Amino acid sequence: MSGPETDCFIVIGVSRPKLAAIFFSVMLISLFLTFHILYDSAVYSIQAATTISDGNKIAILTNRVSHLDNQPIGFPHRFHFPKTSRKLPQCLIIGVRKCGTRALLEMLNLHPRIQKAAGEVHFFDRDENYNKGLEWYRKKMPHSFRGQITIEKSPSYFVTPEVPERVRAMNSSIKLLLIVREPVTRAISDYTQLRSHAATSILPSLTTSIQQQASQTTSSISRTFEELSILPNGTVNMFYRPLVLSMYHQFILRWLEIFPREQLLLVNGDQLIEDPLSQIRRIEDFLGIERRISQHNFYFNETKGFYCLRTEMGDSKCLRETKGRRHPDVDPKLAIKYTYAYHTLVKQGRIVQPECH
Ligand SMILES: Nc1ncnc2c1ncn2[C@@H]1O[C@H](COP(=O)(O)OS(=O)(=O)O)[C@@H](OP(=O)(O)O)[C@H]1O
Repeated sequence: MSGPETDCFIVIGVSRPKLAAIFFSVMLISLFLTFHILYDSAVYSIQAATTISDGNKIAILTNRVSHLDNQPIGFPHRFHFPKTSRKLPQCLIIGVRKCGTRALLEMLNLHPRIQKAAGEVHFFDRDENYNKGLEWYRKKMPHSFRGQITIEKSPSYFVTPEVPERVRAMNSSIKLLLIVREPVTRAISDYTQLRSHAATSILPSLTTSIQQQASQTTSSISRTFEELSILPNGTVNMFYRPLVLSMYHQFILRWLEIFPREQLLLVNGDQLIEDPLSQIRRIEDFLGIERRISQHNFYFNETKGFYCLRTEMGDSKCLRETKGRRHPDVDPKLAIKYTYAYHTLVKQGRIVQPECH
């Protein structure tokens, strides 16, 4: 049958309660989304700093620490954002022990493009860790955004023979930071640390044999730096470990056999104490990141006698009391003797002195 075509509407009957339920569901979903967006942006504005990388804006998590090295400020547990992941380090502070490795790491961590590993991981120098594999190591790293550089420091990497090759196997283009200090001062700092550890290592609960060992260590440590480092014939004991570790050349050579010189930056640890910014700028350039750390991030603490750090959030913190210990007075004549012995080795070509600015 044909007839005039009429437009017809299909009317679906919806009962009032159903309509109300749909309405409330939509309301709830929009409320949830609005709250989620507001919450995210609030958290980001507290915790994130924005930086520009290669023309792209990326939000950078500033996961800062309190003065006791590893405790995050703000959140009781390490809080991480979506879009962050744990990455293997692209830069390592390989040493040298007692040259300011902790101060350097904390200072670099002020940079929005840098995330530091909290403790010393000792992945490459301890077989029991190395054998756990790279995935274990990666899980020890902090969460970071794309474009951030993860840095780990373990000063014993520098002196452990297997480490350079192991690091190369992980990443042959990794950047290496080596902080050095005037060698005699470093040796005295090392001696001071060993003495202080030995003094605190004897506890009443220890077994007799451990107590004996500890008291032997203590008796050697209770000897003065001079007694330990000068032989009975009056010459410098170049086998005394704190002095051996100050002979940087023998360890550097191993690294330079594995890595090109451009991948290793020597940082001047004495300068880091006097004028931290001068060294931090060199490192920002070396890492190819914007110069974001400024004089504002440092202030001199008269009581501590060292520079302390100030974050963008206005928190200020000094390194803990084990950093910046008072050194024993060493007879200046002996200090000259060590220095002379050291320079004699340099002249004889048995030591290549590292140059840094
Ligand atoms: N800003 C600031 N605050 C405190 N201490 C500072 C700072 N900058 C460098 N230093 C020097 O760092 C020395 C400790 O070096 P490390 O951190 O490499 O020591 S360790 O190997 O990790 O034990 C430590 O050595 P000592 O003075 O012997 O304690 C300091 O001299």
